[in-house]
Amino acid sequence: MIGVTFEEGLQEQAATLALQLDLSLVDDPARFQYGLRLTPQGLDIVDLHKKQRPIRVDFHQLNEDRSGGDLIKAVNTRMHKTVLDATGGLGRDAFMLAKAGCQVILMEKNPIIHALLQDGLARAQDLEAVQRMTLIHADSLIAMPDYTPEVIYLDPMYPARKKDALPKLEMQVFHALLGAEQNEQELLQVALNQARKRVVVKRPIHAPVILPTGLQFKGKTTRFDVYLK
Ligand SMILES: C[S@@+](CC[C@H](N)C(=O)[O-])C[C@H]1O[C@@H](n2cnc3c(N)ncnc32)[C@H](O)[C@@H]1O
Repeated sequence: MIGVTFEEGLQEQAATLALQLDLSLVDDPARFQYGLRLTPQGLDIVDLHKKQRPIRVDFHQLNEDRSGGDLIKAVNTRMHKTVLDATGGLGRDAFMLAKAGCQVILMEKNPIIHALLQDGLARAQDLEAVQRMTLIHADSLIAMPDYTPEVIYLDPMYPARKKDALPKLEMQVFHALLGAEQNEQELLQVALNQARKRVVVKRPIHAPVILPTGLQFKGKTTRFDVYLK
């Protein structure tokens, strides 16, 4: 379903990457839907059969983005400076929190998404916010109990709906890589044990709460449910 592809001159690094991630090099594109592509500009994911914008982690581009207000309010970054993002993904939310001044630990368990994130962080070390981000390749259900940050942030996968806000390729790839796994209940339970001040959960606006809470920050398509300790 996903194999490693590469641009000219990068065959050796691509072979190493394929070995590390236990993937095959794309020999016959008909056998693969997506390519994890190594380019001189970094790592991205492309659809090998449709023309779509590749998925890549680009913190320089994100640095220009002024959104994230509700996330900042829900975490209360003025008061809280240590955040554990237990569902790292492509690192967008973590970057917004780091840009607001927080030290952010990101945990990501999927090896391919972790590789994209690692590559994005390595290419953006010149950004002050990126210096405040630490990536850990782990299942947070196992690794979270070693940490006691002020805030734990969760953005668990939610079954796709037609109107969801993720760009198309990204949504397809996430669902193809991660399947329909739902671990939000367990994540919230562990997070509530470990966070010292609050847990913040991002949900699609229509989604039911995982646990009741009186504190929510609502946008047009997403909502942040806050659990105070
Ligand atoms: C919806 S995405 C998060 C997107 C992220 N907030 C962003 O801004 O890019 C959810 C991510 O959580 C990861 N994930 C889910 N359960 C996890 C767990 N138990 N430990 C670590 N990562 C997990 C998935 O692999 C996926 O990459």
